Amino acid sequence: MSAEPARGAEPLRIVVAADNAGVELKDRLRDLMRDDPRVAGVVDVGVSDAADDTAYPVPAAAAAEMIARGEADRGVLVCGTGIGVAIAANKVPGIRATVAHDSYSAERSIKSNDCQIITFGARVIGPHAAEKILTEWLGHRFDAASPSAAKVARITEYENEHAGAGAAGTGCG
Ligand SMILES: O=C(CO)[C@H](O)COP(=O)(O)O
Repeated sequence: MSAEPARGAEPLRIVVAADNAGVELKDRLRDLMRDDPRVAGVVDVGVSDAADDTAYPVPAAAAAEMIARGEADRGVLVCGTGIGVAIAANKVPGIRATVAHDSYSAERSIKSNDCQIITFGARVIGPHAAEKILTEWLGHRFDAASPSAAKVARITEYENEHAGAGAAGTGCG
């Protein structure tokens, strides 16, 4: 797979985050992306150290909020399973996040679902497999003219219709 920017595709601004279970893989993926010409920049919102036991919803929500504010295009989040950071990120309005430990799911998370965030479980996937999936993921773009677009728009409509209804929040500030 070429690491050249796709024709017409703008380099991506990426935010990364992890809890202490995911920090090692997060750092590895961050450094890989910093060398990738398809990436305009990588912001790391932590945690920065395996001794930091900040609960996974905190860095996950911080990363997702950056995307929601338009400060980053995509996010890469890591915890033990990838599940907790995905759930937390999805609580941020407008965010679509999913764990994807295989190539096809990672591709469809962009092309079908226009997910801004991919998550990995450091206790589930090996670093080389995660790097391969991430490298491919950087090359995928959502096609707003595709039949998938109306389905994603329906998610946004639902979110807008129910904004504020029953919101429990993440307690992440
Ligand atoms: O994987 C996690 C959350 O999905 C996290 O890294 C560990 O969470 P725990 O099993 O509740 O400690």
